[in-house]
Amino acid sequence: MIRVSVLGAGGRMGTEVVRALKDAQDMQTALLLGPDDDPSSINPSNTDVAVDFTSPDAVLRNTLTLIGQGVHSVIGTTGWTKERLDQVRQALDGHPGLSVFIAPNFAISAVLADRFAAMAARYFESAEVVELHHPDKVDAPSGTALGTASAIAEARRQAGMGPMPDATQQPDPSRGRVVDGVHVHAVRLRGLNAHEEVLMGNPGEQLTIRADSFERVSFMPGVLLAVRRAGSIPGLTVGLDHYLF
Ligand SMILES: NC(=O)C1=CN([C@@H]2O[C@H](COP(=O)(O)OP(=O)(O)OC[C@H]3O[C@@H](n4cnc5c(N)ncnc54)[C@H](OP(=O)(O)O)[C@@H]3O)[C@@H](O)[C@H]2O)C=CC1
Ligand SMILES: O=C(O)C1=N[C@H](C(=O)O)C[C@H](O)C1
Repeated sequence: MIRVSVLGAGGRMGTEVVRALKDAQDMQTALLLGPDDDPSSINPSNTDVAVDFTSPDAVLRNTLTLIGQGVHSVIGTTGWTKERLDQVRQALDGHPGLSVFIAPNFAISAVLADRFAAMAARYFESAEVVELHHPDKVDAPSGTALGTASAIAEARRQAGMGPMPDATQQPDPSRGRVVDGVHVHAVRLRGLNAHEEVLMGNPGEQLTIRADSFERVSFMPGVLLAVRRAGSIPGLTVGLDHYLF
């Protein structure tokens, strides 16, 4: 049995993870932590893998603590920057065999949409990303959209493409956040869960790639897969695609 502790166990995702763990034949729930609990209570004597769905403010500290404790992490929490990822890599240096796995999105629809967007990017002059979420989400744009924009930008760079056409004269917030040259727009609307649209255009044609996660159960197969694979790739791994393709 894989002993799994959950940080953020009382939250929207944490609750769903606890439910999924109960249904998984090969896993058992270990510690369930909220914001007032000490993450260093998690250690190899009680936990094989810790799952983090907390908040962008808390996740780096949690992750560094768990590395210090020698416990594998599976992380869905957003808020990662290059600098924060570098801190995790550095901390892992002293812990060979330990793994930290971060996925901006655990839903297969979103992972595939990302992959399709990266494949298509080189064939279109223009590309923009629109992410749409429930209004209780604390960060914007979504971690998924930031990743999609970076993947599109990287594909365009590799294809030797320049900037996208845009005659807007002054930078304006109405054009969204520019991530690596790609405009990203965030919608917050009651009734939504997690959705993303990638719009790509050429003269006379458009491609739309859309992923809709209607319920949080959509993230669970990805979370359980990452828990089962914990430790299989030592060090820091970002993205469920590493386990899927
Ligand atoms: N990768 C993916 O597929 C997905 C990622 N996410 C991401 O997961 C994160 C959580 O989302 P969601 O569940 O909707 O958010 P919620 O606010 O519903 O849940 C977060 C929970 O974590 C608790 N918490 C905050 N700080 C700590 C801490 N230091 N230790 C333990 N618990 C803590 C919060 O408690 P309190 O409310 O009392 O502060 C809350 O119960 C977000 O970053 C979101 O973007 C969401 C969906 C899918
Ligand atoms: O907060 C959410 O709900 C989600 N957060 C993640 C993100 O920011 O990309 C994943 C998914 O979009 C749901």
